[in-house]
Amino acid sequence: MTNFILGLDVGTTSVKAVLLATDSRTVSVSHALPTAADISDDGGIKAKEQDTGRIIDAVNRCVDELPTDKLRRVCGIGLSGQMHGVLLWRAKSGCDWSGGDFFIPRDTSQLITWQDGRCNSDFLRSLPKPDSHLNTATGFGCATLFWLMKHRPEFLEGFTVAGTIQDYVASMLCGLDGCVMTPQNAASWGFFNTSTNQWNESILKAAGFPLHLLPQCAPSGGLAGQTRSVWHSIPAGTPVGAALGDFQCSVYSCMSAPTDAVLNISTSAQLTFAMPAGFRPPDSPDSTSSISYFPYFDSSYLAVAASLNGGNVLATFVGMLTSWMRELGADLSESCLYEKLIHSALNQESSDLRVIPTVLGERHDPGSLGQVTYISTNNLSLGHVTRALCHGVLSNLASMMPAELLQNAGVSRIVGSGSALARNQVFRQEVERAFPFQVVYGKNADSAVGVAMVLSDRL
Ligand SMILES: Nc1ncnc2c1ncn2[C@@H]1O[C@H](COP(=O)(O)OP(=O)(O)O)[C@@H](O)[C@H]1O
Ligand SMILES: O=C(CO)[C@@H](O)[C@H](O)[C@H](O)[C@H](O)COP(=O)(O)O
Repeated sequence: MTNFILGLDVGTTSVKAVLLATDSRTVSVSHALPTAADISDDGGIKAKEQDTGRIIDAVNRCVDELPTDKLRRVCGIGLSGQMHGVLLWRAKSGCDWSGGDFFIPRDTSQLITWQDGRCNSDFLRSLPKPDSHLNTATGFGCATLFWLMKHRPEFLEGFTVAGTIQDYVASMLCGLDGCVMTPQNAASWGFFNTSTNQWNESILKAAGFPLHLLPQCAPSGGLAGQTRSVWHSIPAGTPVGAALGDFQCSVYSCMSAPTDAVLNISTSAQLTFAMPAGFRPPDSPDSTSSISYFPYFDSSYLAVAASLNGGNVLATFVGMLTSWMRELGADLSESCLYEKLIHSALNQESSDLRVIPTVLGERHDPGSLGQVTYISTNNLSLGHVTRALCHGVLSNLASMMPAELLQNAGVSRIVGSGSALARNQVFRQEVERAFPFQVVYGKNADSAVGVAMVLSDRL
């Protein structure tokens, strides 16, 4: 009888679940659901938060869609998700299992995501210098916790544990009192040294940081524990992997040679290649560089241009059109809008309209927001604007990691992953134009598949 690994990715826009057959290492069944969890920022602090209840509700519904007979034969659970963000909860009462074979959040905060903009440059400059090769940016867990410590200390007092949303799911599944975090997610919080795999405890302590909120470190590819009870028909006692970063898992799902670069476009976008074995990052960060080195597995690193502006650029455009149409008294569903926009841009091969799509800025240049130039009376159709938006997303990525740099690193092929790329042919066309490499699109290339593969390879 075939057994399965459940791979679950808790993304910024959607939750994805796959069952990977352990004998063939192939995807048997998969399902995805939007979380629709964004909370609007009423406080004017550039907050970007998501509703934890809605995210977990999407997780529950998504796993419930998978066939029960296969869920009963799950022998491992792998979790990945959006990095950098922070969720707080109370040990022992962070969730409620009383409704059946699933949990819902109880004493938790909302998720403060990687898109959060409350830590401005002045605030970031006021933080101690980390002992890490990675710079600390707004939306990074430790920066957010510093901000809460300074501006809302009473809020922090209500919680005893912190982690990313995927760490929270792992902790609740295993009934842990604390939080277990891999270097992949810890590095994304800042103030973590990836050579020693330790938090910058003395630096943080000297700055009055709430050290008790720092998760325990577990190796990437290691276990967080075992399920404390039956979960959506998955037996109690099933091993649960310590949660991984969605970016690393998308790479794991589709990088098959050292000469492959991987381009993932989901809410955000990342272009990456593997550094040679033995590579060690510099001791201190270069805050102006668009390339950073993120830990992968077994002391290896990925060089990555991690853009804050990926599929969310198009999602922002769709959101803007939806609200304009509502004001104008018209109504069209989001999926219908995507379809029409993509169709119109496919009929508009190129555009002289120029869109710099960095509506969220970039970590190496937070002040550079979006721009539209070369506007004329002839390039204002939906086709022109959508084509220019998609072109802009890829041009921005290519400026962060130029083709020449990829060539010098020995890259000969780009593998595409992520559902924004899979669902948008205009993005795919623009990838092929932006880079002088063969571009292939990974079948089942995404983080949920990747995290299931990691567990299948390491269990
Ligand atoms: N109906 C659609 N057609 C094409 N692209 C879509 C559609 N709906 C969403 N998208 C794109 O997918 C992106 C979200 O991708 P997803 O993989 O769900 O993100 P994440 O992994 O970050 O949760 C959106 O930002 C948008 O660009
Ligand atoms: O910034 C990085 C890595 O540094 C991001 O690539 C990382 O993957 C984060 O998880 C994303 O920003 C969120 O991922 P997604 O929801 O866009 O897939």
